Amino acid sequence: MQISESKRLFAHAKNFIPGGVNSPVRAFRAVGGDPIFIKRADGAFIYDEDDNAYIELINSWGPMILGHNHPMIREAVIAAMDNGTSFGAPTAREVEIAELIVSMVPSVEKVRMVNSGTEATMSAIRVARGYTGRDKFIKMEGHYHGHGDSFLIAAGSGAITMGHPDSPGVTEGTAKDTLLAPYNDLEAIERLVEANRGEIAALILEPVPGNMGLTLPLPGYLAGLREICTREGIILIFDEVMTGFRLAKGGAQELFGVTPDMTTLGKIIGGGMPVGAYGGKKEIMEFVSPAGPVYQAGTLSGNPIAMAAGLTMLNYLNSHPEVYTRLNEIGMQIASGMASINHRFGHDFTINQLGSMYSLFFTEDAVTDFESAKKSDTLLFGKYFQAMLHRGIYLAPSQYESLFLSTALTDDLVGKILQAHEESIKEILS
Ligand SMILES: Cc1ncc(COP(=O)(O)O)c(C=O)c1O
Ligand SMILES: N[C@H](C=O)CCC(=O)O
Repeated sequence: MQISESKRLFAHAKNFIPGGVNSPVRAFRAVGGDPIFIKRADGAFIYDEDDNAYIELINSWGPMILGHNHPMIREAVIAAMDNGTSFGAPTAREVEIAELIVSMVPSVEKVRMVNSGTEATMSAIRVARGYTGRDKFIKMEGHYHGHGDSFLIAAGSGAITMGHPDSPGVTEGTAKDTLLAPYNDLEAIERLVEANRGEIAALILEPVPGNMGLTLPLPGYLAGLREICTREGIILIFDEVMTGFRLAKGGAQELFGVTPDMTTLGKIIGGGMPVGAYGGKKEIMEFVSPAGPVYQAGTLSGNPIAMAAGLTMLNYLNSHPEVYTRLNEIGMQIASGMASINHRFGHDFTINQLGSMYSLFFTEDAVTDFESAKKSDTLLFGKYFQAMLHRGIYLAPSQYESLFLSTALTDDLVGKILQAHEESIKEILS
């Protein structure tokens, strides 16, 4: 595989952009080699500047659940653009998408649109603090909620990948209000609550975390959190930026039957455009300005082009439940196919999979939290990543990420992914 144009662009980019990229994980630092620069994407494939084609297993970190450049989304965007690109004023489409989100996501009775997942989580915490009059919140080790200061403590995703789970630049004053707990450990939450009784505004978590590699909630864990939060007057926030509209049309909360007080959304909600949202119970969301005193605003929030893409995507998912059946099928085919290949090579590496999200960890121990995720052999992961890339499969360039499948993957492409997996495993273990 020849990537000379990508290499040239990356070298040039480093003169003008920190690290040559606009988001750290893209730089391939954790897996070695230079990042590929993408020229275009269509269906299940992306194409780089050297015209190599790759089967997509990242899908823009989640949003492209129907595959790239879907004609329905493209047409909606083009039609919206005929009327102008931004108004900074209310539109009918914003009301339509809000009503649709409320009908799809169990916890959401009112919703505010923003421009990214980061904005959604920062705003949700501010609202929870305003509503409860408390300052502290609980965050799980290895979970990622975007790059807001108070979340960059034991953060997953690019923060752990780059070795900065606690980012410089976050003041001690900010950090002291973020209480850390291991995921999947209810007793640890009870201890934190006991030690900070009456001071905790919120507990935020990825219900099914993808940012330390995919990790699943143990039976009863989410329901246990719900019980503790209700008992203690703590706002339970599910960060469903990854899982919303992906694990089910109503997200992880629908799948697990546990309803939080607030939910943050992103990725799929914008159909590939920069959109986030936060919502929840009416009485909490009524605290948001101008209905209430908690300030949050955005020049481009509810952007008409982004709303057109998002509305088209959500309407489709809402009316096509077979999408989730098919995604579950593909997810299980890939995970079970990989498991039997690994077994044949004498290694029962852990594969966590749920619906269209999965991660392969290079450890045979169960991965249920940040500590166990860190047991994975990341050097071996880097070799695997490169071996797959050279066989035309584009994975997330970090162990601490989930992969995202799309409906554009045919059975034939699943076969190609498994064949590449088999060759790659053979190569890296030999
Ligand atoms: C669970 C979760 N929350 C929040 C974010 C932040 O979203 P964004 O990158 O759109 O700011 C991400 C992804 O980056 C995420 O995976
Ligand atoms: N894990 C992150 C979001 O889900 C990866 C995207 C990024 O930070 O660039």
